[in-house]
Amino acid sequence: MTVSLRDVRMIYRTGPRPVPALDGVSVRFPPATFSAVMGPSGSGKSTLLHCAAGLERPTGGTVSIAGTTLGDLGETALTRLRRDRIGFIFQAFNLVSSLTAAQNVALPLRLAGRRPAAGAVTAALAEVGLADRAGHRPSELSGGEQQRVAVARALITRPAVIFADEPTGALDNRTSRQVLELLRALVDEHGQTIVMVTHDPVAAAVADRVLMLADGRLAGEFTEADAGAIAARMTALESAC
Ligand SMILES: Nc1ncnc2c1ncn2[C@@H]1O[C@H](COP(=O)(O)OP(=O)(O)OP(=O)(O)O)[C@@H](O)[C@H]1O
Repeated sequence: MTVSLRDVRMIYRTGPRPVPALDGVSVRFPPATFSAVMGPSGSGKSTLLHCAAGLERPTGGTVSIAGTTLGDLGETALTRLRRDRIGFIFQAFNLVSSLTAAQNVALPLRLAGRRPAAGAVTAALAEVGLADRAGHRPSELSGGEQQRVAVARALITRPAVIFADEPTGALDNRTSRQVLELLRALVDEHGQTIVMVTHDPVAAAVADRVLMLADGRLAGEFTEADAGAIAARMTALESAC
């Protein structure tokens, strides 16, 4: 099992009252699957993603990635696991503006003190259809192209899992579709495991399964659903909240 969460709980105690953001979530993300996580605003989607990716430590339960239990790791080992085994894609692309596309893609390896294997960066850029843009800086690329560079950067370490937080949130419909097709191809052709948080039923419909969160709990799961069915379920959940 690539990623597994068992009875994960998260209570934020930063404000005057404790906020239970996750209330006992158990879920597994098998290898070579594409999962979408949806739910009303505040239902715990980002918290789930952050706990699953080792960006935050849950207040209860266990998370494991590729056989390693994150709670057993100290900060240095956890940072290394995130760097080596996990790819991240964010809504705002998060590319370094002063670096070229190729340098951005190579960055996770450079930060790990590793030199990219000859041709690895070009191959990753080719995989996302941007082999001819290696020397361009982010400001010289469209939003969709920047997100594809971010996908190549997420791929360069050949991670066990890619977590994507609203990867199409800042893109128009056509470029969204291109990025989603690219993510789908990574799962189908390369056996990549992807977990994506999204508000968009059209994006969720590209996944193999859709998990619904409500009030920090799993409120349903469906497979092979079309965007219409997903949107209807979201509306029902939102009106129940
Ligand atoms: N760092 C934090 N400190 C305190 N409360 C937090 C923190 N992060 C999230 N929360 C609270 O936890 C709950 C879940 O938040 P989370 O961001 O996971 O929801 P979400 O489903 O991703 O929402 P959205 O769709 O609006 O991004 C919310 O009530 C939120 O206010």
